[in-house]
Amino acid sequence: MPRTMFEKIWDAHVVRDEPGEVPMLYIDRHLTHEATSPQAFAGLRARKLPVHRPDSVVAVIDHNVPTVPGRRLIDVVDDQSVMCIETMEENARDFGVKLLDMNDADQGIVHVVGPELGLSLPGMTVVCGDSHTSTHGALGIFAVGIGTSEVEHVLATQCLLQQKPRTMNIVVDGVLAPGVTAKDIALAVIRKLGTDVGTHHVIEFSGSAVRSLTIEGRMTLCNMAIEAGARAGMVAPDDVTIEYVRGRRFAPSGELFELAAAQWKQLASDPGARFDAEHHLDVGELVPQVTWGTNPGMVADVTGTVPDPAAESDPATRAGLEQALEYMGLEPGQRIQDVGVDTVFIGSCTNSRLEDLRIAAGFAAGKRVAEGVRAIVVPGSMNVRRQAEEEGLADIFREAGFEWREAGCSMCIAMNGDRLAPGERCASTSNRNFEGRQGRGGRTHLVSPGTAAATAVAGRFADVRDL
Ligand SMILES: CC(C)[C@H](C(=O)O)[C@@H](O)C(=O)O
Ligand code: SF4
Repeated sequence: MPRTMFEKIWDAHVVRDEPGEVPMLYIDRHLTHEATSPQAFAGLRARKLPVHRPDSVVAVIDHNVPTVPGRRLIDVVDDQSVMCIETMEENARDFGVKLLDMNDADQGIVHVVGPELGLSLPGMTVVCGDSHTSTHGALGIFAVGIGTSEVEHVLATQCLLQQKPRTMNIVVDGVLAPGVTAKDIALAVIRKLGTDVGTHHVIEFSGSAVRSLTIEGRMTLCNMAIEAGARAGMVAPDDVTIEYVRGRRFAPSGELFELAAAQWKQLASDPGARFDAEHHLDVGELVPQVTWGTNPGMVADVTGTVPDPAAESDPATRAGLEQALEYMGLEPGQRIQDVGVDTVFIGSCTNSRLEDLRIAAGFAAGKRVAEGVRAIVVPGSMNVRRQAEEEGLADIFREAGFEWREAGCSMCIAMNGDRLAPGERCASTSNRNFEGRQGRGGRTHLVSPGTAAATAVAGRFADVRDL
């Protein structure tokens, strides 16, 4: 029977699947970070259990770290964060797990570091106590976010109990206009299909528009599968994937790599494989997207306007729109390009890879950040940071008046000192725009890196196609 990519990876990892029981999956790679692992390791200590396969586990410090240049432990903003970081260091030491500590040359956001170092490879099962683990799916991986008690379970047994998700194929066709990127596709998908379309599903992204994306772009798309409600997102490995993985530090090399690559190419869904659900989208006419509300499905064209709740006949929907506009401080019918921002954040596991920074730098080169706007660029990893410095991107940003930071989650999540003040409005390349996500009372608009940089220069939402 023809199988989907997800089914092939699932079948290769099922350890036990008995009627009436939750299936058990073998896990190849376990990534972990300081925010969701302390209780899991504490559980192991309490039960006097070792980590079953320490060489499969890599710990990263990313959520709670300050990103100020030259950061030290004293820069960590609160006691809770200090405790998370110190506990991670102690657990990694005691349990024999590799740690990319705050000042490690490879430190960065776990979902940027995993693919970058070749820790996540096609065909694997990858888990992390973090919802955006889906990002790794861009390489053809079943990568799933798990809860802290599951982190403990995987540490102890290398296995995960997992209800088999349903499969969904989202076919994205068409040729993107210049300046329109994977982030715009992701926002357009959620805008069209909603924030819960993916519930209980693994989404495979396919179609000509997806095939033409770089691995970085595919990661952006898979990263945001979570905001469409999915368990995971995936893209089938192809030649682009294989060239991306080749030469990565922890990837196989030489003959072993060729053998692995031949297998990875077999992972693509078979012709005629059946998905439980399928959706189609054409992005030939897609324009840059900007969220105006408080969930990632509240999206407008950059050339569009803020919606008018009065036009909504359903009272509940109308009330939801009114509440979002109230929180966001926006007026119905306001033109998106008339909305001014206070802050621009370029970073997060959605959009902080080298390609993202190159695109953003393209709109910053020779320009100045608008008067009164604070703009920060936070590379996804220290490797990205170094490469960006070598390429001159850091200088472009600094000369344009952007702050150039150390790697971490930063202002994507207000738990490390980088945050919005109440009422501040931010164009952000991250993935979540819930109330308070970037700081209490902060107003988040999700955009692509190009739109973010162009907006920093204009001081209001800008259409990159005009530049
Ligand atoms: C802190 C962590 C549990 C959380 C997640 O799981 O996604 C964070 O990374 C986020 O993006 O909200
Ligand atoms: S960058 Fe944001 S979305 Fe990504 S792992 Fe960190 S907090 Fe979560």
